[in-house]
Amino acid sequence: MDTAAEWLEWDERRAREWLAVPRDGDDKYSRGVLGVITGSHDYPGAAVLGVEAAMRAGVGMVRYTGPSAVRHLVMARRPEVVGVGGRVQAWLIGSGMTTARRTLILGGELDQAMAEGVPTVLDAGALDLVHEARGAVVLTPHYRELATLLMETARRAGHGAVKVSAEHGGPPHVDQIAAQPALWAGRAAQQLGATVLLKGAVTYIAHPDGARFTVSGAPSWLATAGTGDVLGGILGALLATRHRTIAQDPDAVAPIAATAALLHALAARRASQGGPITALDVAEAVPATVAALLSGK
Ligand SMILES: NC(=O)C1=CN([C@@H]2O[C@H](COP(=O)(O)OP(=O)(O)OC[C@H]3O[C@@H](n4cnc5c(N)ncnc54)[C@H](O)[C@@H]3O)[C@@H](O)[C@H]2O)[C@@H](O)CC1
Ligand SMILES: Nc1ncnc2c1ncn2[C@@H]1O[C@H](COP(=O)(O)OP(=O)(O)O)[C@@H](O)[C@H]1O
Repeated sequence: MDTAAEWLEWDERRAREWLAVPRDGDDKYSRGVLGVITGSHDYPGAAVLGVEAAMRAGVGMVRYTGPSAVRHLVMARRPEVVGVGGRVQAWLIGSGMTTARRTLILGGELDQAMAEGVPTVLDAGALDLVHEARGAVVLTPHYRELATLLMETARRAGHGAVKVSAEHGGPPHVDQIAAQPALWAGRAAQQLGATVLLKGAVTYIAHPDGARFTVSGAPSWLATAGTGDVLGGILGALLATRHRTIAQDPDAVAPIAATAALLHALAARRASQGGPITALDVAEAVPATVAALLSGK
């Protein structure tokens, strides 16, 4: 199950099928609303980047209900965003947040979001909420974050889980994940019961039931601060706009996650043209990248 041969490289033809195109009868609600709880006093920019990317990936509306100080920055950049809670079709949680401080500031909102059972992206400081979430979850760690999550998961579940992991040599060190990202993305998905999108030069998407996708070909200029936050926004938007598909088939989150990673990589390539890029450049390149994907160019 974890061997490289069983991984399918995601391509533009497949991705096109997972993009939602609005129809005449649609309004902002029917297209899908993304709820966003991201950013913190220390990392407000992560919230701005994720929301920017979600809006540009074609969501119907974004409700941002993160820390109030961050909300002002998000709304200053994107006045389309609604700052009050309400119904959402998907959640994006955790970019720019730390586990230690998030409960203090946002405990109630997070509990409520986890209980709703809608598709949810858990990033950075919210990865460990995988144990609370009731809907289909996509985790978006980089190598260090996955190592920490697997270590904490083993510790939290006590002796039994440590023993299970120990069959494979115990929770992995970050260097082990870097050496065998496909293996550890697959194991993490099985162990955590969630789709894992493991970030790096190649992105690995693993579903607990066995779907395995890779996305390669992103320019290495993409290795710059905040691009993971942009990916979170793109993915959240795609989950919100395909919520009906996911309601019928929760496994659809894996190809949707692969589509988000490919869109992110293609937007980076479009923005870069061989030169340096910022995270915001990648977000700004998303609409033209969606248009090119849809037209098959
Ligand atoms: N503008 C923003 O608000 C941004 C927010 N971000 C948020 O920042 C949070 C932390 O993410 P990270 O992945 O950085 O944190 P991690 O805590 O995973 O990584 C920090 C690690 O990098 C090491 N490190 C730090 N500086 C280094 C250096 N100069 N050379 C070598 N190693 C170094 C540290 O020792 C530590 O081990 C996340 O919540 C993320 O979403 C990032 O996306 C960057 C942009
Ligand atoms: N060498 C690389 N080549 C191409 N893409 C990369 C490379 N390194 C990282 N990436 C991509 O850049 C993004 C970085 O995300 P992340 O590590 O979360 O950074 P941040 O926390 O700063 O947003 C991910 O989408 C990852 O797949």
